[in-house]
Amino acid sequence: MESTSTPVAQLAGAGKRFGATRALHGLDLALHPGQVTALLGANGAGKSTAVGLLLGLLAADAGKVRVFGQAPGTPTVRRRCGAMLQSAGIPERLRVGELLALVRAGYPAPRSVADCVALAGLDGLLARRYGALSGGQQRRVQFALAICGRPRLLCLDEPTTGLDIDARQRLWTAVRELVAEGSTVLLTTHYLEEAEALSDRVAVLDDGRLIAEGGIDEIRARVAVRRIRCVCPLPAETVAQWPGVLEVVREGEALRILAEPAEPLVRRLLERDPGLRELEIRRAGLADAFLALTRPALPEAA
Ligand SMILES: Nc1ncnc2c1ncn2[C@@H]1O[C@H](COP(=O)(O)OP(=O)(O)OP(=O)(O)O)[C@@H](O)[C@H]1O
Repeated sequence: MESTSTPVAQLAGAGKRFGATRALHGLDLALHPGQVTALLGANGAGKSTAVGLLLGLLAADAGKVRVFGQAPGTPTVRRRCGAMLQSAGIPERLRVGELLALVRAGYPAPRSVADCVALAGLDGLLARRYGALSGGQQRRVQFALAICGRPRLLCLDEPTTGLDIDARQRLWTAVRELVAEGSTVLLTTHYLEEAEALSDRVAVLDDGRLIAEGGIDEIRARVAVRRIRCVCPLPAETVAQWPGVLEVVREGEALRILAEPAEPLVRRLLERDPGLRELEIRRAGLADAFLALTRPALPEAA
């Protein structure tokens, strides 16, 4: 979904250095109202730095950062933002109910405690001390604190790391509800199925640079990686040596191959094995596309 609306938040040519490390190089990124944008990238690619700039926790040393048309991090802007960060810095001695009360008090029209409990899955946890909770329970509390102020902009930095399957699904449902209410979400994640399930747009960072940005289908379409399956007796080790082949797995009679692009490989397979059967070629998923975008260039396929 391309958006022509005024962005809720925008990084324009944003740069950030930490000493000799250039964490971000001239990043352009716009978050549009009511959309979920997934910011993807390997460890150290610059995702949390981008989130830090948007929240005003870090100052850009090049370019411009605007949130609701203003400088980030001012009290007015903060009252419209919620965030779940990797390092939470939450006082461990406080009880969950006390934490919620404190954070809700900072917002003009906070969500009810009952709503927060339901959305974040905090049943039975309000009277517990934060420091005594399990890692997954603490993540759920962090999510509740991020959403309790009905933020118009919600930044979720790897929100489901450490959550069990049930809690992850619940968080996805909650994010969808918030978006339906009109929130704009920036999500960083290493789980590409999460980006696929939740986001409208994807931005891929590599070493501090934006290397791809667009709707999920656009990103998938941008890479020529294909998943190929066929019944064929050729040894997987032989096929693995061919140009353009990224991965080969034998499954009984079948070979499962990841290749970019597919056509030269299929021609070669048919030349070597005219009896090849049950040929299937599927387009890449987001995970395949992400790997193709971020890996070093391959030799040209023959
Ligand atoms: N406070 C800091 N001091 C020094 N270097 C930093 C600091 N914060 C980030 N960096 C460096 O900036 C680069 C980008 O880091 P960032 O945390 O933004 O990456 P990331 O994409 O969020 O990674 P991850 O997936 O591991 O969370 C890395 O090289 C990191 O080491």
